[in-house]
Amino acid sequence: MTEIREETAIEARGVVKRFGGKAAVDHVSLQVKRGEFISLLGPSGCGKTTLLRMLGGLEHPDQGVILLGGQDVSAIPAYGRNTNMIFQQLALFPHMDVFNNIAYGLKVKKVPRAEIQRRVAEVLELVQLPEYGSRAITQLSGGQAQRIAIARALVNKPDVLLLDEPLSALDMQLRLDMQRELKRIQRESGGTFIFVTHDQGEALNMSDRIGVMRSGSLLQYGTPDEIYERPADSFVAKFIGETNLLPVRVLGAESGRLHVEWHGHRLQVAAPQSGPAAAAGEQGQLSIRFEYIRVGEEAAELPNRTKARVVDTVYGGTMMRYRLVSDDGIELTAHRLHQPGGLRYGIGDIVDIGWRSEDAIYVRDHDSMERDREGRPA
Ligand SMILES: Nc1ncnc2c1ncn2[C@@H]1O[C@H](COP(=O)(O)OP(=O)(O)OP(=O)(O)O)[C@@H](O)[C@H]1O
Repeated sequence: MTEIREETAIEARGVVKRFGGKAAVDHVSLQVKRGEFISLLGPSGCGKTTLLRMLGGLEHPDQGVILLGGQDVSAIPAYGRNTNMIFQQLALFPHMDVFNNIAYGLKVKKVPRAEIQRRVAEVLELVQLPEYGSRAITQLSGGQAQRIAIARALVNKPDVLLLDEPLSALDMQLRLDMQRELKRIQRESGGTFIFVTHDQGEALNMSDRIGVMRSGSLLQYGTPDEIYERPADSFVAKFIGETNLLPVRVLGAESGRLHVEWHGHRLQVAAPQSGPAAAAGEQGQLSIRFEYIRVGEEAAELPNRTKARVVDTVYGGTMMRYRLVSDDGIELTAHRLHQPGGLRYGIGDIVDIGWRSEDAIYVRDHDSMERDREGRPA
């Protein structure tokens, strides 16, 4: 027990926040370990900013607790916690130079002058702008301003740095550079970062763990691989990456595998990793990632295969996207790596398609789970 506490930087336990009677965050629990990079990911309005603001003390939970380093800080406002927040609007002081922007918080805390000099120099080094102390804020590029905002937050040595979509105003190339940069800074500083985003690519690129949210609930909290390969339900499967979802009925389970029925075919598939075991008769979805659908010769030996007609093709440089309609009239999409001189199919071609049993995952239907949850007494 003690060991977990020591390792945990911040934790939300059964946290609820309501606005006008509606839960923006609905019984969310999550633990973030020291030195982890976490993303909160979900569509607009799912409650990720509200959760972040509660972790930072800008909002207070109606129910549940926030623990910082094992201490209950639920009632302590932002200025009383050793957390720092960076927003999309960086809110740097335009009338001060870079040094004074970064030093501001330390001066307020009456940190000795020599220590301020040392700590500001240290963080400027960390964000790779060591010569920029005397630069005016108005003379920084977008990426440099981002780094200065990060330096200003890190100079306070926060236990946790909370970042609310700080990269979303940047153009694509700069955004990708800053993703790498942010990850490097986090690694080198050993800090605990919690990053809010609605961009799945951003979350997958940077995070040790991702919390996927929808309608105030935390649907899944796990490593990028877990979330991608073992999604908790059909919403997570669709929100992260691209996948084919096929409605199926569970027939039964056998040594960690499920048997499901799909259009009269009996298929063996991977069972969900968490939650209660899928019961016979349950209706759910089969998730098969676009890149797991094999086409042509590579499908010939597979146990799960059928004939399909190519109805559309998209050339994507390294990858071909095929839209296919099976003999049963089911629409599927396949992504295949495209090699120069490799075989390519065209519209109207009839091909074998198939997938390995372990690549088809049974996921619970998100909407019916939601209905069950709503029907349950609070
Ligand atoms: N201060 C507030 N007063 C009333 N409703 C609020 C307030 N803050 C948030 N909400 C509502 O709570 C829900 C969750 O909002 P939140 O900002 O946490 O979502 P989000 O996932 O961060 O969305 P976005 O990506 O658009 O910023 C939304 O329905 C929002 O309208």
